[in-house]
Amino acid sequence: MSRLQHFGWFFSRGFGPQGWGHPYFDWGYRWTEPALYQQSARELEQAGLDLVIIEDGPSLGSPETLDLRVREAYGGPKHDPVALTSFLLAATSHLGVAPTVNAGAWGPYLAARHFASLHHLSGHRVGVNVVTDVPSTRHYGVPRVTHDQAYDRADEWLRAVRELWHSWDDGALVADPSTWHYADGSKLRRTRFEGEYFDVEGPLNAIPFTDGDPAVVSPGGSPKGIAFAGAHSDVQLALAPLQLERVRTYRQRVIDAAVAAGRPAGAVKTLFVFKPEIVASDEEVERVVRASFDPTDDVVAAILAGQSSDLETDLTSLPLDRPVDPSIFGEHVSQGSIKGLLGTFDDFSSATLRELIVAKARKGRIDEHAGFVGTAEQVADFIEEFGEEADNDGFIFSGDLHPVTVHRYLDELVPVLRRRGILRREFGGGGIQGNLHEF
Ligand SMILES: Cc1cc2nc3c(=O)[nH]c(=O)nc-3n(C[C@H](O)[C@H](O)[C@H](O)COP(=O)(O)O)c2cc1C
Repeated sequence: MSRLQHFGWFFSRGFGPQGWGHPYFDWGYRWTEPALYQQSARELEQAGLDLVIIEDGPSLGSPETLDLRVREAYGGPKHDPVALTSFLLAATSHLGVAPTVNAGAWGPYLAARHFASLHHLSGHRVGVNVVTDVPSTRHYGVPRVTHDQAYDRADEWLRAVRELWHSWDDGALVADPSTWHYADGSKLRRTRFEGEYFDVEGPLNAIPFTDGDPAVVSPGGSPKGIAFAGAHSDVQLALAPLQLERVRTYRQRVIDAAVAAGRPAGAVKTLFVFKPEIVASDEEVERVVRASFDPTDDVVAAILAGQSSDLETDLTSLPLDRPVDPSIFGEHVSQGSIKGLLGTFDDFSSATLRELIVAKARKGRIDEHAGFVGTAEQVADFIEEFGEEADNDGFIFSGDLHPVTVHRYLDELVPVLRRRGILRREFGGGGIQGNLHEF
């Protein structure tokens, strides 16, 4: 029998109208209300997932390209994931919920207090996905910093937050009704965190935790990002090509970073973003893969709209059968997104825009490691193989937090993973830390 792995869900386009243009809308998709998300969260919990991570992009992006972002709702609007978190926690009993917070956006005291309150309210089930995106911080009235400085700021932020969470010493909370003695003020430490970015005094006006701190999730894959994960995280939300050697290497970098920070090798679970397309039969796998080689105009248009939003550059008005002139990408466009558009092509002169988009539409069989289309058994084989051959900790499924998407991924896969001993059968208690660290 295989060993257990950890699974989570990345609500990858965040708390917004991500179903726009999708048939979900045919039956009243009310994205601003909690019901659909709560139903989905309960299903993730019944499936035995450890946590859901809620993406966030607090900014609508560059002022010149607002229309590209909102026209088809690819880049916004987006509501606050921390507000949604309370509703998801209220609807579940075991699932961890980790909203995304930019360490430049919330002051450490506010964050420590808010997350402490949610952690207590939920039976210790809160996490925080700490991100360092720089452009969006212009909305917060904080100094603009570089990529690496944003990590230094996040590192300070988290150290200040943790100092506040631990500003109540053992025995500080008395809570003895026989004497009406609630707390011992002599055991509350007047902490003072003085760094380059923050100067914060404690103690925190919230009681200490009984089942560990809120879990820290981190997604950055640069050397700074991995060092941050090693020093602070419980989960590294890893984005990497799902090849055995790449997964092994990525995981080892996180382990090395944890050890370098003085933490145990197993302190961080590295969970890889995974978007399989699960279909009913092997014939269906063939059909879906073959159809993807000749995408319909609608598929091409949808990919163009999504790429235009990500790149904050209008690709929809460019001629499809000519190469893209890379000078159209302004300074505001992330190099990562430009590389993403190129995919496996070396440069923009080697392909027309249509070829770039058609390559994005292309799918492959998961059992040949050529893509992610497979039956539930084939997807389970893939998951099992990564556990056995790359010592992988687990995967984070990525998609909308919508019952249709959740069913599509999990209905057939969950029983197969359970039967093979890869997915938990029950929760052991201990909140989000228990979910992540009990095996
Ligand atoms: C899988 C994944 C998820 C991310 N989710 C978010 C997010 O929800 N919000 C955000 O502002 N940035 C998000 N980021 C961006 C990271 O926080 C970070 O800014 C970016 O990856 C650059 O850091 P790096 O160079 O260390 O990778 C995400 C990155 C990855 C790889």
